[in-house]
Amino acid sequence: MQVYLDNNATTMCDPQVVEAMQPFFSELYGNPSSLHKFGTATHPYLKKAIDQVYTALNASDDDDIIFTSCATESNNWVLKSVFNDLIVGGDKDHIITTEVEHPSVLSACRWLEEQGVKVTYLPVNDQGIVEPHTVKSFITDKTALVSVMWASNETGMIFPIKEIGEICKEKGVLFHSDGVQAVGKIPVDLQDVHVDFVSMSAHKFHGPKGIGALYIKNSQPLSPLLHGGEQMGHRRSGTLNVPYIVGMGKAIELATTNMEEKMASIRAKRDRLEDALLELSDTFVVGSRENRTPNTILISIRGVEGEGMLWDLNNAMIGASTGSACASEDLEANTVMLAIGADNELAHTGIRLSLSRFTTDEEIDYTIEQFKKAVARLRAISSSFAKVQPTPGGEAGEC
Ligand SMILES: Cc1ncc(COP(=O)(O)O)c(CNc2co[nH]c2=O)c1O
Repeated sequence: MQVYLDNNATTMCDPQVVEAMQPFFSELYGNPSSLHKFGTATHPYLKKAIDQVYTALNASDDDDIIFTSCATESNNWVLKSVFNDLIVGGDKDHIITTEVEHPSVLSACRWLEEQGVKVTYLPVNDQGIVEPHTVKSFITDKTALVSVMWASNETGMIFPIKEIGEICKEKGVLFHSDGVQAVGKIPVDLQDVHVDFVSMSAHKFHGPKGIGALYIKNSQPLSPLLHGGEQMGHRRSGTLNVPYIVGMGKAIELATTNMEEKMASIRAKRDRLEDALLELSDTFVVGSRENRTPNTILISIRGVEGEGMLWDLNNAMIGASTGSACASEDLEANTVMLAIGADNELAHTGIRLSLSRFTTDEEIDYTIEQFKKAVARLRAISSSFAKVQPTPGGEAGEC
């Protein structure tokens, strides 16, 4: 049996999405910008895909949704163009973000600091989320942008975006949210939340890799990151990737249709897996289930190095991660666990399991069996675990 539990890194393309994309590789392959029929024949399908994204996010016709190559591009676009427009071209000098953002936000912010921008990296609480009052306390009249992720790729914890949006609206500060782990996984209603920019990525909700989008409220000005042709109204130049845009539209429609039912099914499997793993001694899961995306578990297993655990799981044909694949090449401690106050030893024990709507009960049963086997084996050979006094009754639970 092969079990894929790294859906926060990327997901399988839904077969219905692949089917929807097929015609645009060798039949309807014209360039949408071409005036001839080969090009204009693609337009109805592009319009349908754009409408599917607008509908899924409850975006208004006054808003823009601009397709990009990925969320990394979307995140860089917002940060670097706000820098250009409001800091280089204005009187602002400050950006606020959090310590636990995805590398595509954190690295862009570090580059901005090299350009002289003051960046505040807000701490998170023991649930791994930033609190609205903390955001408010750091906003000044020189703040150009607040950028806070909608949900964490590491923990699944959902951030108080609505409250932060109200604060930014009241203060007159632009608000960006990296929505990659929320769009297509939990309800995102952009008429209910005040947010100026939202990044998203199709391969997180069973669409193709290499296509994302940026939501821009009220089509407000934002200098292009990419200049060139007139695509997307000159907002993002480059030949439109028709098959991938169609795929993104189909994927978001599938993800948000009967969403509550889909979420409940995923959550039930996640909770059953989490309950079984918490039966192990000296384990804890980051963050409360009530405020977490339905598919994610970040579990710490004292005495078991994350990489060693991944190795055992991989040998059992189970795919998991210790955190963001973008940062998983190095054996660093899990940054979120460090940020919530875990000690360095514990922060090396984090394992992220992220399910999808394709995860089966049989796969959950197999994972429970293999996970417990791996922990027993690794703890038996672990020098550090031997030193740790077992907590009475093997305390386990959410931290
Ligand atoms: C919150 C968040 N933002 C941005 C990205 C980048 O998206 P892309 O540019 O479209 O790929 C990711 C990918 N996150 C992960 C990729 O691998 N493990 C992860 O957790 C993410 O989780």
